[in-house]
Amino acid sequence: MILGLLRQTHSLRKSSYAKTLCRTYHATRVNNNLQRTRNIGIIAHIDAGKTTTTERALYYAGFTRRIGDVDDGSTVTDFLPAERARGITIQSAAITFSWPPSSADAASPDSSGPRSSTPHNINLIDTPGHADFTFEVLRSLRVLDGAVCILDGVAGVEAQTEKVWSQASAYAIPRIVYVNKLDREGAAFGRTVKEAAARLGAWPAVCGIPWWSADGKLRGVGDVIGLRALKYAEGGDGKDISVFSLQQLEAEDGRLAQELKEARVALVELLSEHDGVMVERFLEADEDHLAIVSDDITESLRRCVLQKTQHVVPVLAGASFRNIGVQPLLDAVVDLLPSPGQRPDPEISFGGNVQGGLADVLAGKIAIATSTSAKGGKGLSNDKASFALQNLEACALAFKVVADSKQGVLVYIRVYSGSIKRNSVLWNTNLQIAERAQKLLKMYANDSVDVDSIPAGQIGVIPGLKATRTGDTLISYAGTNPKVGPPAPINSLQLRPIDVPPAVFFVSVEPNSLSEEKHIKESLNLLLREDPSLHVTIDEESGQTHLSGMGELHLEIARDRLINDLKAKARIGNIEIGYRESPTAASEVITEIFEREMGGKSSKAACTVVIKPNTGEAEDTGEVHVFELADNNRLSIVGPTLDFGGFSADPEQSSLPDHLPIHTIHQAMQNGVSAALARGPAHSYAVHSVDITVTFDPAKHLFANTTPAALSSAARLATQRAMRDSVQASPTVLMEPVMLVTISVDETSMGSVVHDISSARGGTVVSLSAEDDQQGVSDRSAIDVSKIYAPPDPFAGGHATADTSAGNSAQAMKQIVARVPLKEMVGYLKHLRSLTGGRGTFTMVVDRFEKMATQRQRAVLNEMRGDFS
Ligand SMILES: Nc1nc2c(ncn2[C@@H]2O[C@H](COP(=O)(O)OP(=O)(O)OP(=O)(O)O)[C@@H](O)[C@H]2O)c(=O)[nH]1
Repeated sequence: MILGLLRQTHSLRKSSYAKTLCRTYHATRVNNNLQRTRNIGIIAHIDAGKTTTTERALYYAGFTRRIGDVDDGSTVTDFLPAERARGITIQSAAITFSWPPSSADAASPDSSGPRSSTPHNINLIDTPGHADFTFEVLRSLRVLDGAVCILDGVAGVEAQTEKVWSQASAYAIPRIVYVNKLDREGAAFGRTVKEAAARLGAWPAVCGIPWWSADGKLRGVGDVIGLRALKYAEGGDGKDISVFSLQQLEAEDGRLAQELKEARVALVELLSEHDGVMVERFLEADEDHLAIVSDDITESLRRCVLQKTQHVVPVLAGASFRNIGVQPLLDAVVDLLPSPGQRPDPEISFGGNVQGGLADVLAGKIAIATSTSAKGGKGLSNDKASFALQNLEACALAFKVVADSKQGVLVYIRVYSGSIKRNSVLWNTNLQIAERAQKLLKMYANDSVDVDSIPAGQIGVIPGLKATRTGDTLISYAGTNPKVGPPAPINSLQLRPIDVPPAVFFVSVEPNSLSEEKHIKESLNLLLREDPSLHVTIDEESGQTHLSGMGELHLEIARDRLINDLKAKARIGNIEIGYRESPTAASEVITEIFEREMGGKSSKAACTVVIKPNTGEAEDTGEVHVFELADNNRLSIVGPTLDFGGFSADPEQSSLPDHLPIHTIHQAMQNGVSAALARGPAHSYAVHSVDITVTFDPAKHLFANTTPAALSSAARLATQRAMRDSVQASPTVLMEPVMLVTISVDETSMGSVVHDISSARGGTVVSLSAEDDQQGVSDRSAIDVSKIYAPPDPFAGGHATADTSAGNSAQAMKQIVARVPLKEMVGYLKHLRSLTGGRGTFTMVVDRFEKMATQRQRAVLNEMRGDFS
């Protein structure tokens, strides 16, 4: 395959019409065949070489004509440190290219041989590298069918890699590992392989090994599957490759030939333990590990990679910067990672009710009718619901919204069923609105191409949508009236949403002048569409705007986007911790009647509210509808004269008016209550752990001019008054974010780090890695590092080499998991570095909010007052 490829790329380079050829290919020969599609992402720690590798991939695929500017340093240094940390050096959320490149001499689609002998459509989806962007990582992992994890051959497995790896495990995403930077001094492939096994909890199947010259220069890679070696012309662009068969290699470099044989034996042994077919092939080959044909090995590896729980991870070697090893990596993507059709059915829900797989629901295997009233008017019966499903033409997920300076707002979608067609009306089931897809695009390296449709399994872009946000589900439904949308419950079909983690930092945003207000509001709106893990709250009384997010860097980037990219003229306050406040007493029952001119018309609505501390007990029976809100708040909506479907319990009484069905009323109440909870009564922090009961009695609270907006306002004002009432009876208590922190240190620094965490920072150590029973890494204990094959590291230098017993370095790095208040973690990296001689790294996620002891609360409040004085 590499040889075929060499011919192709060579001819592309020589051809004067190479560019024309590429463009023609873009427009006409894009392969929509599901089997020949790979939706993949690159998981990597910052600086592991994601951009460098991607640039080579695009170059070898024929989509760019020169290797990206990393060569002269400009791509990397062009970006601000904060942007680099975000991993946005690939400027697009997804780019498409073909591998191997399409050309006249590519093998025909039905030829036998590895998949990589036929052009495949690769959609490379951006995954950010920094831990602050957990939500971003999850949103992209969700649409990946497979991933390449790039490790730095000198630094080995880093803390963030480990974290994203375990998130990818949670989504059951098949992965391959690429050990990069093997040209660097101190590079240790074997050590990295063992470290990957120990820390990522998978059996490494070494498929590529570095080929070093006697003086330690990386010359190429050994192909363990094909039993050959690829030698790259020194200083070349990576297209000039000499291929040595095992026999030729014996003469060229006997040591590598020997190593290749050992690696092959180890690979066959490992595969035999996980794949019954490999055992058969081994027996057929008279138990000769070297005699098994390479295609059989590739197929066996593929089966292992696609197992429900992936135990075996193929490992390749290279140095992208030196243009070594990228083509075999791309071959592995095609040969070993799944097509969209080989992934599990995506989970969906209807109005949060029915859960199951999309394909199962479409095939009628799962009933979808929601509860209907005795009158049967608002929902659909089972029969009608399955009939209605037949009109469902397509279902897609908006996985990323990007404001592009040239093309405006681009919504990246992944289509899960049917086909999204140009000009179709799309119903956004999260926002309950319709938007028209006037244009559809496919994104290529530096180009976008108009297309007529985006079929299931594919990634594409809809430009010009006005409201759709990252994470929304879009459906196309035959004959949809854009005003009312498809019938219930199909109008609420949602692909499983990602839980948005709580925001723990915030900044104030203040327009420089009144005339800037509108632009700032629009810019903030756009930021929220792009990233649903950002939140904006506006205090009705003071008019103060707060932007909150998941980490300091997260907010720094948002601030950067706002001021520099979106040109908002605003003062942004310092980054502060988002504490919460929690009521400690129940309120009186508060009735609020709201009446005001809204949009030129008078509108009126009312409700009663009572709040109490959330004790965790709730009933969801009869006419009480319970909604779990953010921050452990719970809303119960009671309609004393209504049945569960919102119809009058008394046949003499009229039902709700058509423009105010029960779910509209509930949504309005939720909006109003949530707005009130965004600012607590005592310290203006968001409210945590409160139980709110809203009573809505149509006889008393509904008027001829009641609108959803008026209902929201009534609920908001009533909740605010109830909270003030509660705080008068007993003060609120402050709650602080407590983080689950995972720290990687070497053994010698372990004692001082543990001491610092538990005494100076008030943290509690949950586990030390020796126990091997931490969350999400339970697999680790299953890997016996001493049984892992890894080639020796003759040029590793330093303290550990892989040919010493059982992955010393992997065991030398220890993990400490601890719960620590966020306040104590601000600026921790610098401190950790000084405690560990620069080697320590850490990641953290919010574990929970905890009530603060009186003294600590007082200290925080005093500090805040000091800040503000
Ligand atoms: N020596 C050597 N350096 C490399 C190699 N691959 C990448 N680099 C260098 O490592 C640095 C980071 O590479 P990038 O490709 O920008 O890494 P990245 O993972 O995309 O980084 P972010 O986009 O900032 O997350 C750059 O200075 C590259 O030149 C390699 O194979 N060998």
